[in-house]
Amino acid sequence: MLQGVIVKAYNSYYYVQDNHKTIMCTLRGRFKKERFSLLVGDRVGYEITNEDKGVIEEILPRQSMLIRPMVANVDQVVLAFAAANPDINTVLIDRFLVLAELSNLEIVLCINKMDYADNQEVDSIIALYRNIGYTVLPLSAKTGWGLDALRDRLYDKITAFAGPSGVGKSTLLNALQPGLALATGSVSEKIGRGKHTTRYAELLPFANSGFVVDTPGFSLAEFNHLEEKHIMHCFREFHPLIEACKFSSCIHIREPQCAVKQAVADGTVSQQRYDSYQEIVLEIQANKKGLY
Ligand SMILES: Nc1nc2c(ncn2[C@@H]2O[C@H](COP(=O)(O)OP(=O)(O)OP(=O)(O)O)[C@@H](O)[C@H]2O)c(=O)[nH]1
Ligand SMILES: [Zn+2]
Repeated sequence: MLQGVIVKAYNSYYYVQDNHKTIMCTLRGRFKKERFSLLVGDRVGYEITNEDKGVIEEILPRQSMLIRPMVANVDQVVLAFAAANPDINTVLIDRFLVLAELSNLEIVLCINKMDYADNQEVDSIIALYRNIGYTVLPLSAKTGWGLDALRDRLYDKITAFAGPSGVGKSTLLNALQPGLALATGSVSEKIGRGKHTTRYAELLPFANSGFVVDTPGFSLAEFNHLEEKHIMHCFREFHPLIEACKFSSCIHIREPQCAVKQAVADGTVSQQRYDSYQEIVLEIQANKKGLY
């Protein structure tokens, strides 16, 4: 049996990418009866029926699942920000990081527009996230500086791309592979977002190996469904401290003898990171009380 990856689902057809060709496939009836929801990113076994159509006969086990958008087998999330224009903002970085951490995937932080950056603030922000343990790739889509490191990270992986508007995601994808950004549509799409357009996630074949997926649903208004007690786990540097708080229910805001707040006072946890944490938790609490 042949094997491939579903790159697009449309009108009950599944487009299966196998090496450099895409085969339009239908799904064997028994899967429909099981109500198995096949996702973009799923690896499948298929047979060719006639000239260029196929039938999916087997669905291989899923390694991971991204919820928004629904994509199977994503390996990593690339979060893109800009060193300037729009100004770099740790609160925004942390909000995206929380959403990415919830997905349990590898995370790569890209700081684009480094050709602008001639200030220590950007350097200290890069150092801050590297110290926490994140992979941070400073680069410039415009000059090409630092792009090879990102290209290497994308090789042979399924990568979800996310980041605020205007940081240069389209420019970056275009610099990596001309034409890719156009295909992503909503990454650069200034219209349609928020309108009643139905968009399905689609995997875009990247260079010789790997796929990129746009994440239009990866939005910052998405903390509402979260519990405040989950947020601390999205701040990696809190992990070794959580056990040391006096109260096991400590959420590190108002409780006494809190190891996280102590670490902030000692300077081992960054005040900026703690401020982001507090902002998100307070927002969730206010939301529960109907204040938002
Ligand atoms: N100086 C500089 N400008 C850049 C760089 N990358 C992108 N830009 C510029 O930043 C602006 C925004 O770039 P886009 O690629 O449209 O940004 P985006 O993240 O796709 O934005 P949305 O479509 O709103 O999500 C454009 O004017 C780009 O020319 C860079 O590395 N350096
Ligand atoms: Zn605490």
